[in-house]
Amino acid sequence: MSHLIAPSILAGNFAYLQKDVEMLNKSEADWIHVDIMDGLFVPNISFGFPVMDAIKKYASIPLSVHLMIIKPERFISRFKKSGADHLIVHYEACTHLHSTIQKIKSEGMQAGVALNPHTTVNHLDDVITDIDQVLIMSVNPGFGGQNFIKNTYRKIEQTWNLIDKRGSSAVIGIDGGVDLTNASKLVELGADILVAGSAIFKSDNPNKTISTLKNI
Ligand SMILES: O=C(CO)[C@@H](O)[C@H](O)COP(=O)(O)O
Ligand SMILES: [Co+2]
Repeated sequence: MSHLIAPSILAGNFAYLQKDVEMLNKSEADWIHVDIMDGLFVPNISFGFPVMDAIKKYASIPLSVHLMIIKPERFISRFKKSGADHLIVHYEACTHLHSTIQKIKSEGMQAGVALNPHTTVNHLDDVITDIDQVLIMSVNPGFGGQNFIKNTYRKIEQTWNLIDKRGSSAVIGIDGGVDLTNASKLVELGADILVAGSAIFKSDNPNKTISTLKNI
């Protein structure tokens, strides 16, 4: 499959959310990446259900929801209700990761697991055949606009090896500091999904930047 682009709406203009979501609908973006932060798992708070409901109201492409919250199992049904198509939980935030993945799938959503930069890919060995996506964090989660961590490149290879070894159908997403300077290398190494916030929304022409990222 050719790679997918998932713009992170966190970098959008919240005073004109409808406008940004409609721009994404019309662009070559495949999914909208929705960052949920609780101020505990990460040192920042983004937004919650009312804002997600507003995004869903105007979105015509899937919402890929990245939960940076502790004990995400508490809110799985609630995120489904607010329109999540994919739910991505952090390995580091789940005591019972396997059961959380099963719960997400039983709600009819795709299940993803995100790994912080310090977390070794091998930790996913026992769940890799149960999940739809591995989201490799290429920054420490909590904020948009940070610098890309270069160790991510070898993590893509390690993730591919694990997927291959276990015969998993999971795809690989990269999140944080993705821009026009590193996108083609990420895709070459095997990234299936590029999540990008600042590189898209802070550019002069977000629509064109999405197209450039999609067609690299
Ligand atoms: O999850 C996160 C940050 O915690 C990301 O989704 C960022 O929101 C991506 O933004 P840029 O790094 O592309 O600006
Ligand atoms: Co994210």
